[in-house]
Amino acid sequence: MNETQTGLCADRVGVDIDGLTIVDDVSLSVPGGEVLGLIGPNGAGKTTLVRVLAGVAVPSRGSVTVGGAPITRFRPAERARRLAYVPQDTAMDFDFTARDVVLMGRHAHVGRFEPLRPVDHRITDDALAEAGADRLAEQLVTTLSGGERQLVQLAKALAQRTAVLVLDEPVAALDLRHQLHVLQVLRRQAARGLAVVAVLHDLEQAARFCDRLALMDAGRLVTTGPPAQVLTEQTLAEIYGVRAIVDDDVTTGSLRITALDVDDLAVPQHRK
Ligand SMILES: Nc1ncnc2c1ncn2[C@@H]1O[C@H](COP(=O)(O)OP(=O)(O)OP(=O)(O)O)[C@@H](O)[C@H]1O
Repeated sequence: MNETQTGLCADRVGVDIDGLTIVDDVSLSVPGGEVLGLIGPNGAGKTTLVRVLAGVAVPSRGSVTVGGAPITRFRPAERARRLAYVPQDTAMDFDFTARDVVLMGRHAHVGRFEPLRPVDHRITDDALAEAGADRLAEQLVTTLSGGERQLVQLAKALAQRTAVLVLDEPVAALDLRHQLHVLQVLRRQAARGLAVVAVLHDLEQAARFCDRLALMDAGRLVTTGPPAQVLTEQTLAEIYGVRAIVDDDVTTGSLRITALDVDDLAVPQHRK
């Protein structure tokens, strides 16, 4: 494996839980500079896969590499210097301020018993501002709303200054303005050379803000490609069980998806 390569790779990843195969033979590669959107119906296996991609869960089969090196090779602090992960569940039950939490993102860069440096405080301030969470800095995280917690976790991930960002539904709890803001942050990170993987449910947003989409269903990767190739009327019927019209949105220059009806006949047996 070439250790100089950037980005994140999964090679034939499989996850079994209690004898059930939850993720089955998934291979994908996200180079630096790209935002990959991971999409698929509820229960498709997206969270299970991204936990493996982020190195917080161990696959039953296959492997994941970051910058060409196996993720299992890294101790947690070393992994946190290379890859930042924003989980779906952002609940925090300790009495730290938002700023303390974001500062934790810097601990991977300083020795265990060394004090944080001025540069760590500066990067923390920048990350809070970039995530749109600077006004929350001094608030206790136990008192934050769900959307505010999501912004703080994003700020912590940005403060890690990694080459890879993995985010599980990063806009799920956010209002429209903050959704757009965060998706633009992800694009900016990719423009700076990061490899970004984000689980997204809003397919129009996924089409507009991602370079490529990876569509999962029943644990398998159905297809990977440019949004217009993945999000077809046929795919929406076959994988989501939705009758929809897909056309060009002249305003955004991306896809417009008009969901018309639930198409029960199209839903495969395993999801009925
Ligand atoms: N620990 C577990 N034990 C049993 N089943 C599990 C476990 N973890 C996940 N699953 C099952 O695996 C499937 C995939 O779950 P996962 O959370 O990865 O899906 P997802 O695509 O992220 O779904 P969603 O879009 O609803 O968040 C689901 O059917 C879920 O019930």
